[in-house]
Amino acid sequence: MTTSTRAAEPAVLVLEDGRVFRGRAYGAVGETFGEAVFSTGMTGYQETLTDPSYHRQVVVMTAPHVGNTGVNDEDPESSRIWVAGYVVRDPARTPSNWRSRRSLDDELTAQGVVGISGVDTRALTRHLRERGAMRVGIFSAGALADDAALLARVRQAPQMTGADLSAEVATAEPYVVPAIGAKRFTVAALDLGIKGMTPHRMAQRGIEVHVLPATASVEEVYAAGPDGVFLSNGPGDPATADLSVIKAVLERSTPLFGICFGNQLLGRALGFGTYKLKYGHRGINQPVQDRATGKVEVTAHNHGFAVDAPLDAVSDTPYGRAEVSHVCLNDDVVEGLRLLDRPAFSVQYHPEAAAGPHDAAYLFDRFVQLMAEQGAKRA
Ligand SMILES: NC(=O)CC[C@H](N)C(=O)O
Repeated sequence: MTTSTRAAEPAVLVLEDGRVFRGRAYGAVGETFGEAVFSTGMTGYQETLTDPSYHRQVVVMTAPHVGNTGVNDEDPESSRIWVAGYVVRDPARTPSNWRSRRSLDDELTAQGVVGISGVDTRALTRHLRERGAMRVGIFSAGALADDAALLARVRQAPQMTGADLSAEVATAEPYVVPAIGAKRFTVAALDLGIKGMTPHRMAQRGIEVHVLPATASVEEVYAAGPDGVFLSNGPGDPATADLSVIKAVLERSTPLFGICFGNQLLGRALGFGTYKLKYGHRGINQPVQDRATGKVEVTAHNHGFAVDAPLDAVSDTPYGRAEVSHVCLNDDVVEGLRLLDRPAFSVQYHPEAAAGPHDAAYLFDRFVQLMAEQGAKRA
């Protein structure tokens, strides 16, 4: 357990529309830019910080106390913190948990992540809900200048719309996550920003997962003789992604499962559009309905874009009929797609749900079932 004793420097958060919040430096001292988004998760800050889908985003935590359980070595979803910046109201002064190895403040500092604390995160969240996600800068210590000069710099930062980021976060080299217990299937997983829990959830079901770089070719995807192909979550704008591998997988009717960015890419490969939500869904208590069973599940989300597909009609696509399988009950956003004539489906949210809840874990079983059925057909 470590207690942070650094005297916090003054810091300022400047939004692209000119709104300014003042606070104290949290984590590294310096400056950072990104897209301001808020997460409503009350737990799981380590999983949030290390989710590669947050690359280039400054995350505002609506939970008022952050860092209470410190930082452990078990919960990260990848090898580093990916958020571009971190905004909290009231950080823990003395973390306490049996697994804690160091304080969150120290971890953010060690990884060079600039944050700000002492911010009225409720006011900031309400502002982002009213005005939408937008660019932001956090500045501390020597980086402080007059607000107008800082605002000018925020307005020069890159936008999230049009950002092609998968290759910046994905593995450069392929690797294999072995099946736990008897191996039943092989899956080629395209790493567009994959979280560690995802291959683990597949491995638990007897799947050997070949994780491939985002830029893998069709030949590389099929090299391991996969029973199925998986499309991961990931940062950036889905409109920028190359769809040729996904189209080839659909063409061959190889079982396909996509999560989050993967859902958006499947949607685009089918001919649907994607669009930017006003402020997105980020948290671990979003109600989603599975329209096949009518069941409502409480789910983990992190998305700023969504698929534009008709909710109440079956659509004709180049790969046969498709329908919206899941919908968010808060705002009717498309949360899942299913093909009726080929073995492919996807969800916009996170069944691997590293910080929980685990209501949606059945989707990995559906993928297994799809591979079993397809295997039986081919045999
Ligand atoms: N978690 C994800 O895969 C996010 C997908 C995409 N970058 C979005 O913001 O919508």
